[in-house]
Amino acid sequence: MKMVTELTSKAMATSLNLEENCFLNQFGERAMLQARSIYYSKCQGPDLILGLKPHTDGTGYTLLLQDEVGLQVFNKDKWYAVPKISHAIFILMGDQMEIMTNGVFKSPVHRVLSNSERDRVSIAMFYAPEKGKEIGPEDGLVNDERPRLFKKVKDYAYTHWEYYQRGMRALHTAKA
Ligand SMILES: O=C(O)CCC(=O)C(=O)O
Ligand SMILES: [Fe+2]
Repeated sequence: MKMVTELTSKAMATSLNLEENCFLNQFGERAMLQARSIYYSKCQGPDLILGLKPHTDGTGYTLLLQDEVGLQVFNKDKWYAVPKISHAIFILMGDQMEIMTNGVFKSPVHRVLSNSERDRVSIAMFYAPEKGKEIGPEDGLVNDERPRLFKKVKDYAYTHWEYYQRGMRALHTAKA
């Protein structure tokens, strides 16, 4: 997974015409990678119960393997189903990538529906900057047309978690 995160971070940097190691440097030498396996049992009342409530991730980004559909991403008043592609890793931007890219990459609200027919298992790998490491918008993404949207923050994942438990987003705490 370390190899995958290195490739992903570099690809994201070059796609934005930034120096390829810039995000890797922000994540730091001891970046955190935590895996969580989630079992969603099939459910009698899928219209009444969600598998996972709407939220954003407090990570840099999240790598996701899924064996069934159910995940949905919210964009402009609509929910979009994430397709199941065998053996593909779905990469979901977290709030800290939105901060580091000065809002160019968005951390989407997502949720998981429940399913009356089938169980679902996902493995989420949460990739976040090392503890105590300050992160902020890349200088190359701050200019006259795109003023600085976020300040420097550290240990954002903890702030995010406190808000998450109350059903709230935390990104406003990082606004410049
Ligand atoms: O199970 C999934 O597909 C998504 C999991 C998720 O969004 C999360 O754990 O933050
Ligand atoms: Fe999530």
